[in-house]
Amino acid sequence: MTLVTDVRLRRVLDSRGNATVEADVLTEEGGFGRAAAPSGASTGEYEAIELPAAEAIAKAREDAIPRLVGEVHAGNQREVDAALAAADGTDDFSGIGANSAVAISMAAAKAGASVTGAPLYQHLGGTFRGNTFPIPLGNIVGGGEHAADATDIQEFLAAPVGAPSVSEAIFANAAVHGKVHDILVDRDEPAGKGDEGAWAPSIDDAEAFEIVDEATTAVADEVGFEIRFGLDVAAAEMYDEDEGGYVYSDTVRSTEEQVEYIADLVREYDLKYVEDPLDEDDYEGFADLTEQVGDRTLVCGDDLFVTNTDRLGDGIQQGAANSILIKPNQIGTLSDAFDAIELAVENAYGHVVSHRSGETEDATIAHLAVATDAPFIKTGAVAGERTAKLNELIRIEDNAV
Ligand SMILES: O=C(O)[C@@H](CO)OP(=O)(O)O
Ligand SMILES: [Mg+2]
Repeated sequence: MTLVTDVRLRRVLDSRGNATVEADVLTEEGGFGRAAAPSGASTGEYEAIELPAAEAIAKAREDAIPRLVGEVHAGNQREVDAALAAADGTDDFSGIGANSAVAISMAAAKAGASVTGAPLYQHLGGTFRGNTFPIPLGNIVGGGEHAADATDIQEFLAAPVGAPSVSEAIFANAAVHGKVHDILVDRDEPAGKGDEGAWAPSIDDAEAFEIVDEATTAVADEVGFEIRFGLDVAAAEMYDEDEGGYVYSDTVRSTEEQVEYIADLVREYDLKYVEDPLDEDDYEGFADLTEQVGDRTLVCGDDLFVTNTDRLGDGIQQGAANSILIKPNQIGTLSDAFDAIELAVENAYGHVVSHRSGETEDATIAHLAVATDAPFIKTGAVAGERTAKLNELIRIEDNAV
């Protein structure tokens, strides 16, 4: 019923104005799915390889499409993704590009769902899914690789942990974003926005903590439920061995000092989420921090794990982190992302489904989060390519997909 009859690839724009890969998958019975690959700026060293869009498309046309059309069923995700891996022939998707692979993989899932008529989250997660929703982590203030001349820490993320529904959580995050703007205006701190729509003022991290704390507290009072916040430190981008550790605008912290600094921040601000607080090779530092504060916050590995079961397996063995960021384009296919989620869940690690800093209007990750009962989703607070996912969550909650 879902035999693939055609795969079409094209270059489209992402939110940074770069070219990315969009895929259409067509099947017997009129099935159709369309998806586009996102793209990172603070990419992990161990991620699957993204090729320039034109090259990825050319390679996929030559090597992958002949193995898909008339050969695999879009309704059988493992079959599709195994064909992509076989066509690629490497262990990091450098053959056809992880951008071609993930676009085709996600488009196939949508095509499979369209034939059965099931919403994508139900096609991916089964009929019992759709009653629990992830808490959206909203990027409110940021810098790092996402904005020049702003905070050292890449992302300050609102976490509306007490929200009674996903739509109330999403509106609360937008309200925090608005409140931060008001505070910045009061302080006479002009601010543009970074790649993900977060404010990117020229302030130091200490002032950002103060402002985000004030904004989350004020909005929590207004809406009547608990809103905390968290961080994506993206510490691999700061780490410089030759400089002696983590390079901040005003200081350099050794690994020990970095663990201490983050643990103190978790306690002082009751942070609910800390992503990549240490370098992507430092399992030991992650384990140390998790030991200290893992009972009160999610310590999440993004560049550390890159959605990869081998790296996650190592982390589990060593007690490094207690949760994993899931980005399908870091590993290449939905099947690989599901494998990482299953390994995490089996080992009581949380999973946080995530966008990339370069995005499109594709909303697949909203469905992936609901399909897998993800406790959190990180997909921004404002900006069209972010609201594409947030509004899709609202529609899923409203049974309108
Ligand atoms: O570090 C991250 O978690 C992501 C998304 O926020 O950024 P990028 O896509 O640039 O890797
Ligand atoms: Mg990250």
